[in-house]
Amino acid sequence: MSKVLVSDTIDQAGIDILSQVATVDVKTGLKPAELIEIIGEYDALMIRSGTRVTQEIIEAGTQLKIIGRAGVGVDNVDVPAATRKGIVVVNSPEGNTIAAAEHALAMMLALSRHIPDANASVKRGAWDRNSFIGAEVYKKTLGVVGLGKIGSHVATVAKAMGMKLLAYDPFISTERAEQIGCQLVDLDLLFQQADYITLHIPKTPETTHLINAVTLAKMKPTARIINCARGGIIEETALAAAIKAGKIAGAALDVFESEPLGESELRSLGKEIILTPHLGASTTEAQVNVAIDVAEQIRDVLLGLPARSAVNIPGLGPDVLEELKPYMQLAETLGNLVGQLAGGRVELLNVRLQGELATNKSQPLVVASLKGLLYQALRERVNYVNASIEAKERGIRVIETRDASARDYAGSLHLEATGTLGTHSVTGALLGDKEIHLTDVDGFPINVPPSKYMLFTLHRDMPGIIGKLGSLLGSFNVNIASMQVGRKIVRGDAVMALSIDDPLPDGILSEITKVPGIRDAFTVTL
Ligand SMILES: NC(=O)c1ccc[n+]([C@@H]2O[C@H](COP(=O)([O-])OP(=O)(O)OC[C@H]3O[C@@H](n4cnc5c(N)ncnc54)[C@H](O)[C@@H]3O)[C@@H](O)[C@H]2O)c1
Ligand SMILES: O=C(O)CC[C@@H](O)C(=O)O
Repeated sequence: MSKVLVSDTIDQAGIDILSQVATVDVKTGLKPAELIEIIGEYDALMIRSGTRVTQEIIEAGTQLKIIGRAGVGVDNVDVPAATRKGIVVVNSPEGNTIAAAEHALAMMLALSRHIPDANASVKRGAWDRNSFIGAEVYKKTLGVVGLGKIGSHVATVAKAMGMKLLAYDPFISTERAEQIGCQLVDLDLLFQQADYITLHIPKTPETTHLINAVTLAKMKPTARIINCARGGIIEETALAAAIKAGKIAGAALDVFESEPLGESELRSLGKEIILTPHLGASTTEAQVNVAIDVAEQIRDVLLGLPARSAVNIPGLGPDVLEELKPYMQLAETLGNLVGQLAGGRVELLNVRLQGELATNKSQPLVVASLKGLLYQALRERVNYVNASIEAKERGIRVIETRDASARDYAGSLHLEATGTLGTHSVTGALLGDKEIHLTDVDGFPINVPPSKYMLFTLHRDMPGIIGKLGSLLGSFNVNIASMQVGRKIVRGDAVMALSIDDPLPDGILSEITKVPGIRDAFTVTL
């Protein structure tokens, strides 16, 4: 049975799902050295933001197949190191969207009405109504930086509260912004005009210290900033200085440059600042959502199925996966088949996406073809994550073409592998109830579902050849399950595809090529 380590607190709903397929150990609060010591036993690691998964930990995780982050941000995982080792990294892109958005909105209102300090003063026994005069958000301008999932929800709710919305997000269209009721503006204008600025962007080299002394100086003295995105987007010393100097009115922060927040000037500020300990995702609902979402993906990967939100598989988002799922298996099977037909070392793989597969969305089929191609060499060590890297390291060149006009089948995939022993090609499509069919081998049309053990011959189409091959296989006690001949012209060259019940015994291939008319024979195991 597989073993999963859960190293941060996650909801029981997730543990229950993992327990269906694995032994689950929950060990929270491990020091890095303790994690390194035990990670080698585990097939999967499930974390929240509390565990930093460094390259060292990944190197020590010799059995690791998947790292699941029960949340959005994977900045606590060394994703490139995981990718190099073929470890899938998954997250829950939407499970805590509402929780984080509502936390940002709560912070904005709490900051405007001094709720935390007013609450603390009443609890101390005071009844001070003069020190906590607030500001309304109604008719004020909210500047949303990052109009993704969380930013959009914040904007939608803020609109309903009567706020005017400005947004900055270079990757969002004007139409999308208008749908949400936001006016897209440049960052300078947003800083100059906003009464409230809320950050909903990832931490990247471009966004690190986006809020600094220079940008703070552009804001209104009445402006308030909310950061429920990532620590480090705001330069904390500059923020504390700006608040102290009255250059802006205040800030509400859920995330910090270093967490847990240590000694900090921020702690010494008064009611102009609210600090929460990274609580954006901390609602019962969000914790159930992210735990289920990520545990399901870990379960699927441990069962050999693809994950819907892998962050290190290019182009394979949940919607694309749903559409391509049946074709991924087709691509893997064809890759595996053409690799075995080509034999030797493959140097070039031509992947032609045909018919309705001839779109940019089908790119993951190229990765799946490579995974199949490399399966004979790498077995379980190749997966969707590392297939492209492994191919590159082996010097396999990949040429990807698209032919939307190929209409024999709704969508079909053609692979041609060239290696040290020659060139072979296969084409396949999904027929009927999405069953995989081989529709062409080396340019000869056939129509057979692939089976575990197969024999292909290249021969001359002439009387008696099928009988002779059948007798020969019979003399070796090989049972034929099905057989089909593909030819272009009568009595020309032809291909025979046989499904057999067992692997071919050693030595029989050379006997087959001695049958008059048979030029070549290949056996494959799929
Ligand atoms: N506090 C918490 O507990 C908590 C919970 C969930 C998410 N988060 C964080 O909130 C942030 C937003 O999450 P999301 O789910 O909305 O992500 P998202 O990917 O849906 O949205 C991010 C948006 O930022 C935009 N963006 C990227 N770079 C930008 C830049 N340089 N300038 C302006 N816009 C840029 C993107 O185009 C995208 O629209 C992330 O940093 C995430 O880690 C925090
Ligand atoms: O695990 C958490 O509580 C924080 C999650 C949040 O930062 C995220 O990126 O999803």
